[in-house]
Amino acid sequence: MTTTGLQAIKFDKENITLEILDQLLLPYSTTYIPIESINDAFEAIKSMKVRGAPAIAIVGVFSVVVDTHRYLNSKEESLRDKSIQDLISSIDYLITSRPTAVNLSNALNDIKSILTKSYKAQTLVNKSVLNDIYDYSVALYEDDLSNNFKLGDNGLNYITETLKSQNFKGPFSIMTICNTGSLATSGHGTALGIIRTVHEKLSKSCGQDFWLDHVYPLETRPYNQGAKLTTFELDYEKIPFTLICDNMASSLISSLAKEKVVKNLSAPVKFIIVGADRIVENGDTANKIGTFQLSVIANAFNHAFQDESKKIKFIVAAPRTTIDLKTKTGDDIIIEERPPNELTTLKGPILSNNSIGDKVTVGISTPNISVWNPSFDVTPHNLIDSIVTEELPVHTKNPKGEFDLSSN
Ligand SMILES: CSC[C@H]1O[C@H](OP(=O)(O)O)[C@H](O)[C@@H]1O
Repeated sequence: MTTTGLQAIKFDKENITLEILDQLLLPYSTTYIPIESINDAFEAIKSMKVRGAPAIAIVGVFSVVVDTHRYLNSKEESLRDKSIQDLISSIDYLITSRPTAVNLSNALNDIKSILTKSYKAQTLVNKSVLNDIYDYSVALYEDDLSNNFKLGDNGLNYITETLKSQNFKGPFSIMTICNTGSLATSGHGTALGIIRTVHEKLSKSCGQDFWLDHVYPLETRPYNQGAKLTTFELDYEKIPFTLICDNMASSLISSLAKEKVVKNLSAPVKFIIVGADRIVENGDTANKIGTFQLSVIANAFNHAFQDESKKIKFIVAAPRTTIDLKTKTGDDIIIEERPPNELTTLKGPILSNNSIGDKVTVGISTPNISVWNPSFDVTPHNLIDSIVTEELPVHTKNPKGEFDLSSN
């Protein structure tokens, strides 16, 4: 297995080229593939070669840049008759590649606004158009990266304050679901970004009353993203972790809360940290399928725990670009459904004698059965303790149980 670092997106600012790490091949192969057009991006996003709400938005806008650059440098003059309206139609098509994560549509709609405000619909695409979308896209990428580090620090502070207020002492664990690290963003990550920051600044050697001992990522579909991508990142960062299936969460939390030793580990789960694909006005949050059940589990345990220091906080971590104030409640979120074969088959290389062989597809269910395969679910805001973004203060609920997500 080769590793080249955890950079999902490579955009060459000078030559205006774009490559993405093919996440369908991870963790067995780190292969970058070129994205040369909006059509390439559509295919890569829909097939999940790139995934994660911020990452697909960044690839989306950069694909508009490289497509426009390629077109303007085309040798065939006859091809150079693309109007602003044509470009907007291509962008509208790209928006349909994945419907639930709001970052993609927000970013592409921003580009459409730039185009419609500055140019007439019949104007031919020109260098000035390229400059405008280039500037927007580079800023989106750079802001996402710096915001993720702020988000990580804000999560660390929230966790530290929570543990102090609960008078908690000793080692603790964090459970996480979905794909929220460097691979899902421009870098560092959201939920996994908080875990990275906590691992760095709240480990045992830091000498505090409490420290992060262990992380439990869930395996999680589609394509077992937790098993493939989150463990790849945790392993890369040397953060101690143990993979579990999504249906082991209650059992693990219960065992650790009863101070039973699980695989030589006993630090209780104190935080469940998840990412988000769309957080709507009231705080309801669409995220990877399986997130909702974790919030229910945390709530059930919290009702049973008498001791405040045992309570689990359910944290949503996302940049502000994931907040959708135009949608009132989670009932209005469109949930993407994936094809049945993503549930009835598994894809991966043949592993034998420590070598990695050809990629094959294996069946894991009765053929041709009825399948329901939603990619996301919606966690209601009443089951969320806090929403951590790059801004401060961290969003928590008022005494009426309401979030106010308007910008701070
Ligand atoms: C920080 S990424 C947010 C979100 O994106 C992932 O979705 P997908 O892998 O399907 O694109 C996952 O749900 C993450 O929580």
